[in-house]
Amino acid sequence: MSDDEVDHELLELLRQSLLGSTQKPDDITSDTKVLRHAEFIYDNSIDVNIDARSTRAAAQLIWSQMQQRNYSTETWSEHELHPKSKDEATLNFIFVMDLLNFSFWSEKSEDERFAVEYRGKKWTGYWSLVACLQRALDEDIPITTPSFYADELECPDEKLAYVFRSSTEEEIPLLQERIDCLREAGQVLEEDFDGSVANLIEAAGNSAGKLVNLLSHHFSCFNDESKFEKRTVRIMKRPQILVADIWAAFNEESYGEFNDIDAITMFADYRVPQMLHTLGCLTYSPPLDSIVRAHQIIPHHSPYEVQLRGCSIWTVEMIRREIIRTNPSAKVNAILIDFFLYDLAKEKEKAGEPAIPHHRTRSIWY
Ligand SMILES: Nc1nc2c(c(CN[C@H]3C=C[C@H](O)[C@@H]3O)cn2[C@@H]2O[C@H](COP(=O)(O)O)[C@@H](O)[C@H]2O)c(=O)[nH]1
Repeated sequence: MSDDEVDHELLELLRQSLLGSTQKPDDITSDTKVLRHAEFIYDNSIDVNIDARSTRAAAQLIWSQMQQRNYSTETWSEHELHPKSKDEATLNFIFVMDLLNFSFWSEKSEDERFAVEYRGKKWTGYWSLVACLQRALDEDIPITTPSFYADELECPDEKLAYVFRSSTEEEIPLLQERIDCLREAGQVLEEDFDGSVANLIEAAGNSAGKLVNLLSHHFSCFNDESKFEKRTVRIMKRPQILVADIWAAFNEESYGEFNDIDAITMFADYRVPQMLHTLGCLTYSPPLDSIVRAHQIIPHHSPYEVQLRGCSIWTVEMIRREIIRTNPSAKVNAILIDFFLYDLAKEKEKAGEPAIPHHRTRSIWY
């Protein structure tokens, strides 16, 4: 970290200690701090390492495949279950989707794990969430309307349990936590943004960074940060993927028009780190490697977990810089690299290709 960034951080700490965190909305800047916190985590990691040679090779592989597949924001809407209309309904859909976009992993078998049958297919993982939301709308349950999911009378917990019902014996992981997220988000939208997600987007003034900071400031269930080596480190996975999904779904226009979209980093989930390990970019210390391979739970906020998340963010930044270095005119950012790595991970999983297991942390943050 450069000296002036250390000064910046110290000034920030001094300001916060004097003013407290009584941040006012107009204090909310567009600086998310995520990337430099990821670099800090990488610089202080002992259990996760980035292999420079593999990262350079991965950059070339990723870039050539992204070009072959013509990977762009358009790819987002091509997914069967993603909403296609470029309107407020899609904006409201994406907000609820990324409010709940976490922790689908299961130790059950493929046949017994939580799954959703919809449009004649069985959906698991992230797609099971998207299927639940689409199914609810088909059943005339307005699950993407803030005033609805804020209202425990009109939308009791039982109705939400019905929306997220499973076609197997295993229910959706963290159902109660998902209900709590919906209640908080609905109430905050009602109180601070007149019940409208569009007003929240408007308040960000076309700044992706400011929208991330508005989400982490107003909604505790979006405030994804941890402590590492006695410092607060902001990871902000769901706020950032929310911004990215809006940007992609609207093809950089309308609600998706942001003047600083490249400030968004990789989204520190449990699937992309696994893919980065498969590509040889990430390597784990022997203790961490055996914990991951044994499917042992890694607690949220633990040093192991923070290193996995922070180093994944920094690795994708290294991949992005390498693509730009070798292809100066490349139209690429961390979002498109991340989206590509997630989809590639799912393709490889479906093809039954061997891979280290993803790490097991159960939380609402990813
Ligand atoms: N970093 C990153 N994490 C992502 C996604 C997505 C889906 N994004 C779609 C939109 C555009 C892309 O093209 C994708 O089609 C889900 N996740 C996270 O993964 C986990 C679910 O894993 P599994 O249980 O195996 O489905 C869970 O933490 C979920 O939050 C992504 O793109 N990037």
